[in-house]
Amino acid sequence: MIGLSTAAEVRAAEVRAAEDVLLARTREGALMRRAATGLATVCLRRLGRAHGVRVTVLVGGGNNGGDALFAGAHLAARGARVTAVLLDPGRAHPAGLAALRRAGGRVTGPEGPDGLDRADLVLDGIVGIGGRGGLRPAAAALAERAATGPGLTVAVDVPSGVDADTGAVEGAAFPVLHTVTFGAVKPGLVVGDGRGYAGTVHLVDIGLGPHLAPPRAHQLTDADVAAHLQPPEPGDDKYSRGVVGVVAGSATYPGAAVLCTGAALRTRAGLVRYAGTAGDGVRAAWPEAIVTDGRPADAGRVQAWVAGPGMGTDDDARSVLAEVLATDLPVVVDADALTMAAREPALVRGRDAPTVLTPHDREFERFGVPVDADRVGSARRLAAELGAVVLLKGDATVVAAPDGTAYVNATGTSELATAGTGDVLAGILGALLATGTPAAETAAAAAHLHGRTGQLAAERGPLIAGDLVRRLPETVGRVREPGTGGLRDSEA
Ligand SMILES: NC(=O)C1=CN([C@@H]2O[C@H](COP(=O)(O)OP(=O)(O)OC[C@H]3O[C@@H](n4cnc5c(N)ncnc54)[C@H](O)[C@@H]3O)[C@@H](O)[C@H]2O)[C@@H](O)CC1
Ligand SMILES: [K+]
Repeated sequence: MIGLSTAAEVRAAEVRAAEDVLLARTREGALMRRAATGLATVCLRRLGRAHGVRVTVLVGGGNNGGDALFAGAHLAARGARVTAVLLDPGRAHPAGLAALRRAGGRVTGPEGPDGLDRADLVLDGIVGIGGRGGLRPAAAALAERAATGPGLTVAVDVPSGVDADTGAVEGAAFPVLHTVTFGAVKPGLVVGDGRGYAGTVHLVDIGLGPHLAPPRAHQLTDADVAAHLQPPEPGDDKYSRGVVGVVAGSATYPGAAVLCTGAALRTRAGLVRYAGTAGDGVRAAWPEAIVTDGRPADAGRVQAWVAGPGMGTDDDARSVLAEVLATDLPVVVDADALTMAAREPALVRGRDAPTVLTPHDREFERFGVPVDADRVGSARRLAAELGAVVLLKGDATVVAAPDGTAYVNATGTSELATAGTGDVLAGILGALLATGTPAAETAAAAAHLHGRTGQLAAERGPLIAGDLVRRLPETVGRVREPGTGGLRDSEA
């Protein structure tokens, strides 16, 4: 599990690490030196060489600029032609500046160098976790020139202009190909608009680990998700592996029921029971499922329900949903069930058993307040208000529990933006919940597996939802293979 730490949490850890300095366990300036060395190492690995490489370092007036200057000094010492552009010359990090000069680097004022758009590498050390709002005009102009040039762009800690905590981008920001972040991954690098600005995220360990508070937000790795996908053991039978109940689809629209039931079957369910008016379609597609044309109570015993995809929102649908929500079982509330729950939140609010709501932005808004630029915060608010787990779909799907624990999914792909993929996610989620694991982490595991399946299916070209169902067993197999990571192309 990868912890996502806010700027305040990182700063608090830095203070505790500084106390270590006083106790002489860590040398003063060690954190910045470790950060700069890690940053230079990632750059060198990407460039493949240093000698003669043209490097421009954009330097703000804080420690982020300090990191960039020390990294520039490393590169200059290895023969790179480094120019530092000081956006706030009076406040540039003195020791960093001295190191750069000693290593043979050049320094210019904020007007910038002539060759910015010809640089092989541009380091964005304008602002890091101390940044507020969009970039000021001078920095914004330089960032724009650098971003349009052919060179490699690397953000120091955080792409400047991106809110490290939320991923919100409130004005100009610097979109980069790589972000080298220090001590802990910040949420804003992996969620919301910030995700698109950060490119590939590399985590450099600077020794903050022992000082960091336990994070409230996480990213799951394949290894974490594998724990939810263990193969059956010798003593297992179809009941002990989890029995999922599905209420979805209708006689006119059986597709949602077929996809949802198929996804549950293909994920890991010992048994899937279907109750509803799309029974003929489900029987034809999945002879393995047990189908009733009656109500949920007629389906037999289940361990978790999935309610909503294609079920409609009329009085009959409402009474079926109410019946499922009145049980003491985990329930996934998806699609049409979300519309009904938004009309009547009391259906969800009073439950003791876990409820997982799976809205996209428009469905979320029906609960009263739209999703804002802080997607994790938005999901946390609704989760707390309803006492339910909220899985907010997006490029990077967010899961929040009522106590504020959150997860950001690392495996999303835009290929999943096609009809029926949500029905598949609901089925996967039902199958995993039926084993009784904690709801929020289970929802995050479902989003992870769904995304991985999308990535796998998209390798062969544009995907449709049925491809996900077909590729699920193979994805489960791959996720169970050890040694697979969570961050996009992480070098953590
Ligand atoms: N906290 C830590 O543990 C460590 C921090 N380090 C570095 O230090 C950084 C934090 O340093 P600081 O606290 O000095 O803060 P920053 O360097 O992130 O930013 C502060 C400076 O940016 C200016 N600024 C704020 N918003 C701006 C905007 N929108 N446009 C232009 N300028 C803006 C401020 O006026 C101030 O001069 C981290 O991101 C990281 O790079 C590292 O050296 C390693 C250790
Ligand atoms: K930066």
